Amino acid sequence: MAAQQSQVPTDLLDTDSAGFASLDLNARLLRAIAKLGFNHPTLVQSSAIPLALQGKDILARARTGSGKTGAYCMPVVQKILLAKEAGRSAPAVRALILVPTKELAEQVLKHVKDLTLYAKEVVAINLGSSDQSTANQRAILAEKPDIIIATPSKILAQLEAGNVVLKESLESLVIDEADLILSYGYDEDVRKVLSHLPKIYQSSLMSATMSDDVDALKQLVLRNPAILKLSEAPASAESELTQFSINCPDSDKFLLTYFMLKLKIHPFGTGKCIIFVNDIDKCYKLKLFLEQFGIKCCTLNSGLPLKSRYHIVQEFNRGVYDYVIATDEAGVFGGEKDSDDEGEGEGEGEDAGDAATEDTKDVADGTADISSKKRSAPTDAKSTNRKRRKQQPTDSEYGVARGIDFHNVQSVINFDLPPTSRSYMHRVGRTARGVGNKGWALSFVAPSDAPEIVTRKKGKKKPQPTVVRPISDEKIFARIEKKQADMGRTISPYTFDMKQVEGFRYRSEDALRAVTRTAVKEARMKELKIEILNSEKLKVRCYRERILLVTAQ
Ligand SMILES: Nc1ncnc2c1ncn2[C@@H]1O[C@H](COP(=O)(O)OP(=O)(O)OP(=O)(O)O)[C@@H](O)[C@H]1O
Repeated sequence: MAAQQSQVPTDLLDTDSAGFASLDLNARLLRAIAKLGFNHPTLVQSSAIPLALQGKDILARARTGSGKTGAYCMPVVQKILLAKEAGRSAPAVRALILVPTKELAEQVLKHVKDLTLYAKEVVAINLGSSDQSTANQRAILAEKPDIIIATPSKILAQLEAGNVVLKESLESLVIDEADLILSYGYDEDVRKVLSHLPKIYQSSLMSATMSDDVDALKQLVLRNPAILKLSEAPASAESELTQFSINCPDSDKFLLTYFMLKLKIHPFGTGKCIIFVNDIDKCYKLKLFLEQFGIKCCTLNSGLPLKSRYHIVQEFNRGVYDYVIATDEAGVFGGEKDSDDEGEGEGEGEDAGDAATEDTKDVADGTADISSKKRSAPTDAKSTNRKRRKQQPTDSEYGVARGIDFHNVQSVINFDLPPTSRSYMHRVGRTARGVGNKGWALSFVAPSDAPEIVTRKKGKKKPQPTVVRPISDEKIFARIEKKQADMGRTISPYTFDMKQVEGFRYRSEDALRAVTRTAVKEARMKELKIEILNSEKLKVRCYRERILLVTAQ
């Protein structure tokens, strides 16, 4: 694998350290780290790895994107490698890594595989992998892999079925995204899993925030831990991340998003962007709306089959899509806790394919045929499908905002404001992840969201989007005129006649047109007028008759 571009913010790299070589890591592990293109450990890595290698329990809080995965995977791999080199090589499960979502499990497995590139004798498996049937998993577990990566419910099912025994062999337990694992409803599962573990083992908890949940886990699993509080996540994020918000009614969000992306209003729409919505229907509604106007985007949500979800993240990272519309947590959609992989076959794919239309067909192999079948189906069948999509089981182990390493995301748009500030932090943590890379987040704040924002503003440690205060039209126009005069030139406004917009060729069926018309109607806009000029700040105002954008360059 070619060395990858480092994705970690420079301020989090420990450039003062003598590099990974000073961490006393195995030569083959060091080679793999170099192959990954990691020259310096991050702060969490240079702090946690030596302590872990001394056998200490660890509680590490470090901001999203700070390299926590490597911080716990490297010592786990090192310990197993040393045991094997010393001849303690009887097959046994030595490490268990618990994560809140299947997506994260896949990502952690990939990282372990990268780290063991030159140490193939270290075997790791992801219990949540979509490739494995239950029978397959039993066979794989019988081989006693060195490292198991799983959500709590997945490993618990196997422990209770007697397909794996950890009582004798387990040496290391890691709980990643510890602040989220309990909020996924894994409380009971984690407790039960712990009852299957030996009396003595080394534990690490990794988290982006310190919450009551982390504290509860700390009491449960850590013994006299080294506590690493590396940075206040929001404070650190602020240095790389610029946050905006727009006050606007719900009905204006579609058009605002369209104009941001269509006109490539820097920084939104000029690079890769994740647009978060709060429910699956909105996910497709927005996708279809944007597609009316030729904006290509893909969707990611808990109703899609697991394989498609992996694939979409990969395609996004490879640059096939610039925009992904994502929902971020299963709980929001009323998904029952644990939908097992059995639920991810054709049935789910069918609806996903139906709603996702053409480009999801490309990314979700299993859904392609059905997708095209659906497109030719009569219109009244579509409403039935929509109903079915609403009813379909969602995957409670799904997570997009949580730990997934999307590459080079320039901006995040909160089309819907997330329900909690923690969720907000994880969403905006998908950007500003690259070395020296800046990131931008924009949140649409509907009147019904206002109290949430007020709460967020009061809490000192929580992220504080800049709230654009409503000002009168006259004042805005006066500012624009002044700005234009200051700049010594007039910038011609973009004017969109709504008739012209409605005249766009609709590529798809009547139902899709209806979606667009409804949004346009709801937005009560007959004529849209967009004016753009340079400014220090991004300001957006929505008017009954027009939208005015004053944008940063
Ligand atoms: N030492 C390093 N040097 C350069 N890049 C690194 C280093 N360690 C990790 N990275 C890269 O930084 C990115 C973020 O790392 P990682 O996903 O481990 O962060 P995280 O702290 O677990 O984030 P989150 O809380 O969102 O899960 C990844 O692309 C990873 O490959």
